This record gives sequence, C-alpha cells and structure tokens, in this order.
Amino acid sequence: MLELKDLSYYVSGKKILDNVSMSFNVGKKYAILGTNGAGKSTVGYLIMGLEDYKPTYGRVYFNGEDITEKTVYERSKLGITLMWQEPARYEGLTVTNYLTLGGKLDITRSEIEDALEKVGLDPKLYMNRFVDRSLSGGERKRIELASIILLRPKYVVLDEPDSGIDIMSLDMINSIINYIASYGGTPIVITHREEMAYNTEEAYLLCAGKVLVNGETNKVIEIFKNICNTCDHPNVPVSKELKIDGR
Ligand SMILES: Nc1ncnc2c1ncn2[C@@H]1O[C@H](COP(=O)(O)OP(=O)(O)OP(=O)(O)O)[C@@H](O)[C@H]1O
Repeated sequence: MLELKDLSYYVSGKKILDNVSMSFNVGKKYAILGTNGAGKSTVGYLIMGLEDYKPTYGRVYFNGEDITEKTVYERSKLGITLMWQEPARYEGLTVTNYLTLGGKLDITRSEIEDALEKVGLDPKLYMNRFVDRSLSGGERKRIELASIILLRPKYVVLDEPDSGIDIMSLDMINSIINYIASYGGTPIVITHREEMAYNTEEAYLLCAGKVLVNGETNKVIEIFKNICNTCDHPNVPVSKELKIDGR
C-alpha cells in the first residue's frame, strides 16, 4: 500500500497542499480529480519524490515504510513511476534504447514491437526514431505508455494521460490502465476530465490543495460534475463538508 499522511506543501509561504491524506491499495484503479490548479500534479510529484517536492508537513509510506526522504531514483527502484503531463525528451536516445534503458533490460525485439503496437505506433517507423523534439508530445506520451507496458511498475501515476493524445485514443489509454491493474499494479490517474476517471474504482476530489471528498469513483464524479463543473469560485472550497455514504 502507498499512503500519504497529512501532507502539506508550501512554496514561498504559499500553501499548495493542505493536510492531504490518501491511500492506494495494490491492484486497484484510482483517480485524482480536480479543476486546474487544484494541486493534482503536486500530489503526483510528492508521490514520486521529485527534487523540490518534499512535503513541508506529513509523511509518505510504502508498505508501512516511511519513504518521505527517499529520492526519485530510490522510489523508482521500489516500483513507483510517474508519467509526466508533458513527457520528457532524451536527445540522442532512440526509442529502442529508451525502452530497454540503454540495453540494460532483458527485453526482446518482439516485446518492444508488441508494446509499440499496443500504444498505436508502428514499430517499423518508430523503433529507431530519437526520443527528442522530432517526436510530437502525443508520440512521446505513447512511448512512455509503451515503457509502462514493458516495465510493469507497481504504482503508476499518470498525470493527465490523455493530454496531447486524440480523443479516439481514450480506449487505448484505458486498456493500459486496465493492464496495469491486471498485473497487480496500481494506476493513479490525475485528471481534470471526468471522462478520464470513469475507468477507475476509487477517486479523490481535490480543490485548493485539499481533499474535498474520497470514495467510489462514480459518486465522486457526480459531485465533481454537480459542484466543480459549475463552480463560480474555483479553488475556493465550500465551507460545508462533502461526504459520500457518511465517510
Ligand atoms: N513551484 C511553485 N511555485 C508557485 N506556485 C506553484 C508551484 N507549484 C505549483 N504551484 C501552484 O500550486 C497550484 C497547484 O498546482 P498543480 O500543478 O499541482 O495543479 P493541478 O491541479 O495539477 O493543475 P492543472 O490541472 O492545471 O495541471 C497552482 O495554483 C500552481 O500555480
């Protein structure tokens, strides 16, 4: 289990996250939902332990072990991965080298071809391309999804997985989210679009850096649609407490 306990995060005195607690069980599909600026990506960065993203207060636990002080590299060795909203470029690295970590991983050519096909890229056209600015953002995102297929991380934070990818590919993204859960991994989908959250089982709704509500995804989406999509005071939370099924 991955747990965030009472996380607060400040930048230059500004509170970005306010006492956020979340827990993610193995093999279950999660969404972190919220409007722009609610703090969703920041939660993802704190899960991944990016430099400059250590909690001001609170702790992060992995199977009961306090990993708050662990680096990105140490967390990735535990099986925690972040798929960036804006995928990285790697000048001079081919798609094949990227997917095999420069040949360090024991991955066959046919496994690479299969992963690329699953994300809608023709292996013949892409295996020898460079993961640099010559690839579009959507293509790089697909290549990151292919790397998830090959590496099978335990916890995968997918930050706005559909951004830069056409709407027709929602099914492809959802099939990869299902694949992660099928091998016992835990996908955590960060999104401001309810369409992207429907394929998950449990959701957290964030507003102004606070968890407004947590529960079954369908119920959280209803609240999101009824309250956030029509909100005239974004990121100024309502004072009344929102609860699902008494939680
Ligand atoms: N390093 C920083 N310095 C100042 N403000 C920051 C910093 N990082 C995040 N913020 C602010 O914190 C808030 C939450 O940002 P975050 O990127 O986590 O939101 P988000 O919910 O992922 O939004 P979006 O849906 O637009 O990606 C925003 O108002 C953002 O401007």
